[in-house]
Amino acid sequence: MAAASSHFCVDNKIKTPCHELTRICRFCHVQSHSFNRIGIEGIFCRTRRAVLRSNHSNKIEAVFDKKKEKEKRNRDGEGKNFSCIMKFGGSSVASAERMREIADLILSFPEERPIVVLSAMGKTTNKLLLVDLWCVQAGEKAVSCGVSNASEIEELKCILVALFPTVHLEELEQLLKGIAMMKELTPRTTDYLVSFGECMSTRIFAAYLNKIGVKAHQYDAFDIGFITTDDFTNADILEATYPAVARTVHANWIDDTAIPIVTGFLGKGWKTGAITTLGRGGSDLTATTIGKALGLQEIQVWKDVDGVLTCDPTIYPHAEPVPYLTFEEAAELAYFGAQDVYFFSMGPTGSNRTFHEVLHPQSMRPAREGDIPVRVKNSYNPKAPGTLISKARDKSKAVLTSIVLKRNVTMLDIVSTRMLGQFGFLAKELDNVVQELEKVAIVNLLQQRSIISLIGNIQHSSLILEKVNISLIVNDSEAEKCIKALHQSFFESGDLLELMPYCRFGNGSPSPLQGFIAERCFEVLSSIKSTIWSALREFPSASIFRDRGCILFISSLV
Ligand SMILES: Nc1ncnc2c1ncn2[C@@H]1O[C@H](COP(=O)(O)OP(=O)(O)O)[C@@H](O)[C@H]1O
Ligand SMILES: N[C@@H](CC(=O)OP(=O)(O)O)C(=O)O
Repeated sequence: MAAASSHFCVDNKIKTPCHELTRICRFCHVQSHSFNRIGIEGIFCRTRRAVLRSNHSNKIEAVFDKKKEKEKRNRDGEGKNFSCIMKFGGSSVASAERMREIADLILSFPEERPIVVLSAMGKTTNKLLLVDLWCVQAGEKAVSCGVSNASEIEELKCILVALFPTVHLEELEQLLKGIAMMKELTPRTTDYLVSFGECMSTRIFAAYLNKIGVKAHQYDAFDIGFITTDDFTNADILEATYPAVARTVHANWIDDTAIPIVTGFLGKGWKTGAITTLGRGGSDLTATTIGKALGLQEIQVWKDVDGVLTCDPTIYPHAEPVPYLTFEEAAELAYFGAQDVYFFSMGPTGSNRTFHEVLHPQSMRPAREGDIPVRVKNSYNPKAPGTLISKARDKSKAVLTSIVLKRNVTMLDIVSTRMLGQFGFLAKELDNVVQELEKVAIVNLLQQRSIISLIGNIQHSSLILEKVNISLIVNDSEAEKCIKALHQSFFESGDLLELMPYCRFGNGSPSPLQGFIAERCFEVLSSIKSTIWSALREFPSASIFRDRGCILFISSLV
């Protein structure tokens, strides 16, 4: 308690608005033991009140009283509004023990009226899917095992044992028999199959809450208004979802004091009416979609790490939590960090590691559109402050926020050739391309620009050559001026010599030369007040360019 209250005092310094105070305060105290809901409220109230009285002014007291009022309203079932989403990923609800801890965690915020979103327990989705690392899993086994053996599929038994043996899984067994009969697993069936993971975890969790005397109600996302495209295994949420979800909640949930427990990751295809999934890690998107639909105060995504980290901790364990991110940074990080999970789990030819993205690539879009802060927290270490993702952050605190790795990228390189016609053919065609693209993205066609490329091969030693390829997009009208300034800087003033010390390789790691050259380009061109519309490097570190106030080349990620 002492540590938690000092976190509250030190971090807030009464500079933040009232709602901010209550928000940070939420994370100060977390009890790890089971408790009676009403009892723990009493403890919390007394403790917080004492701390606040002794440390702060009447202003805080007022905030606190407001919060108490809200707690009372919620307790009495009069609260008309939900306050936040609490989303827990598979690792957070991997076992019965973890579920108990998550229940305690949720109840340790009695001032909240949350909507809870759950993923499937642990690795359930992988177990239900085609393949997981080297072993063929339930779905694929069913394709070849024969109908009479479908009930004996190990993963089915394993799911039964890992979850509650009492859970009725007849439907899943029937489905596996159906797959065995058809000897085929289509994307549509795959989505139906993996939906069992979320459907089961939410039912189990709601049942557990009810068992311990906390009213909870389970909902399947496809029944509460999640309408998607019919792109099975990777469906997009349609706009109609927002009003549909809001309608369901206002019509049925508001006056029900039960905590809603909603399946993450799932939707309903608008044409087929079949169950769809939102792509791996899609429960984050479920959470932000509900947050936007209801205009909630905050979306919490609880993971197994202390927030968004400076890089993937499975790649480099010394990765540090990033305290603040903007929606754009988080979207970019999610997008560039997104992995093709299936590819990397494809058996003997693939890697024997699974890769995990920290946020679903699309998940920031609803949060940004609804301007709803997203807090990434660690369900294993709730006292850690986590990461707050919001509209703006203090950029003077950190220029670079994180390094992400995207594997298995396919690059589309369009080169105008003589075969396509005379010069200008592609430019004319672009109008049609833009029309098509505008259906799915905001497209800015920037004309009358020039591309300046700095290309080289720098020899560091007799063995190592480093290719340099930096392209800057500037205004046509300023291009000659830019070439002159860059030439003076790189070839006439000895700047390159100055950069050479940075070219030395240490322990075989790559040279940061490209970064230094890019930086110098920006310095030079900003000194002559030229606009750089975009910058490209072979391995783009978009954050550097973005934080220098330049337009990011891929600017329509969210
Ligand atoms: N930059 C990053 N910051 C934090 N975690 C990352 C990052 N890149 C990859 N990861 C991985 O993403 C995982 C996200 O946590 P997890 O609890 O598995 O989320 P969820 O279950 O909600 O999908 C981490 O365990 C970590 O291995
Ligand atoms: N269970 C799904 C959906 C999901 O969001 O999972 P998690 O939150 O554990 O990444 C998956 O594994 O992709």
